[in-house]
Amino acid sequence: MEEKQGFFKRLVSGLSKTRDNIVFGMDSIFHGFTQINDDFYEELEETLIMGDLGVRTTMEIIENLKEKVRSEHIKEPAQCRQLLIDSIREQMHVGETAYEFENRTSVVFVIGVNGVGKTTTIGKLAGKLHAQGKKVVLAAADTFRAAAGEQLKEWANRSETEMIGGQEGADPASVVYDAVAAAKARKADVLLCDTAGRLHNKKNLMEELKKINRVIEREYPEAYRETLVVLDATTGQNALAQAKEFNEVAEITGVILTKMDGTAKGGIAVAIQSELGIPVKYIGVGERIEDLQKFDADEFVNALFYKTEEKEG
Ligand SMILES: Nc1nc2c(ncn2[C@@H]2O[C@H](COP(=O)(O)OP(=O)(O)OP(=O)(O)O)[C@@H](O)[C@H]2O)c(=O)[nH]1
Repeated sequence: MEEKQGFFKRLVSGLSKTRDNIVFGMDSIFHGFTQINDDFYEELEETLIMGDLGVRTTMEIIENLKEKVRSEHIKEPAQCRQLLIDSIREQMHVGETAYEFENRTSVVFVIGVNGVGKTTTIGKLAGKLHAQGKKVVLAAADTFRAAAGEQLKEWANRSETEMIGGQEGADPASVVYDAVAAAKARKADVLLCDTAGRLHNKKNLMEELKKINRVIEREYPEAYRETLVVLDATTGQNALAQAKEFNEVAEITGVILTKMDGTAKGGIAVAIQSELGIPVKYIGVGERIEDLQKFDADEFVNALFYKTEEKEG
């Protein structure tokens, strides 16, 4: 519980720019209008789009709000605040988010383009699992960039996990093959694979992932599978576009949104869950190991809309 409260506080302070962007704008609309009319809806719409909730999600939220206003005979703009919050919550609904891989022998693919914070995130995840007493093996299968392997090695040392790598340009599937052998030999709980993220050549990326998949299916069929895509929240709509593209080449089971601290674009979490129906499983709220946190949509909405008083605390 204490940890949860600590997390909530960090989430609240990390989201301050997102809140300034979305909530303060919204509240000035709720208080600035004396009646609910087209202008009122248009301004709300604009605020949500500016807050990176995405056009489609925003339209659905506004439609949903209009319906509630009609059916509940709402007359006061201020009464719409709660209805809007409820609509955002509903849009984010993706069912219960599972973290099965934490409890089973599993292989976790982590995908993401360069610069989004992929290596740091894998390091943090390895550290978290290690702290839970899990044996983790890292596969540096993003062999496209030599520095990525070195950087991952540093994180492996820091999180006291073992890393299996290859030469720059080595076949990622062969790195994964070696890593599977190591994971089996060490009776590892989780094999975390840093996989490629070159979206500009989707066909190659797809082939590469297929090849890696075949290795795992053949060599490690008993392992539970998870594919997480890492996205940089500060890139807003671009992150959403990346998620869509990755979803076309791989079966994405979750999203990790990095750099949620200090971005005004945190609304992207709503757009991702709403448009893709894929859960955001973790968010990065800083550069330290403990700054990778499980994401909870309800807490996220609460942190945005309710707990402003904790910001000062
Ligand atoms: N503030 C903040 N910075 C982060 C977060 N996650 C990663 N970073 C920083 O983002 C920068 C890029 O991270 P890397 O892990 O090198 O990302 P990357 O370039 O995707 O890694 P490669 O895919 O190997 O190229 C680093 O300076 C990280 O410390 C986060 O949640 N918050």
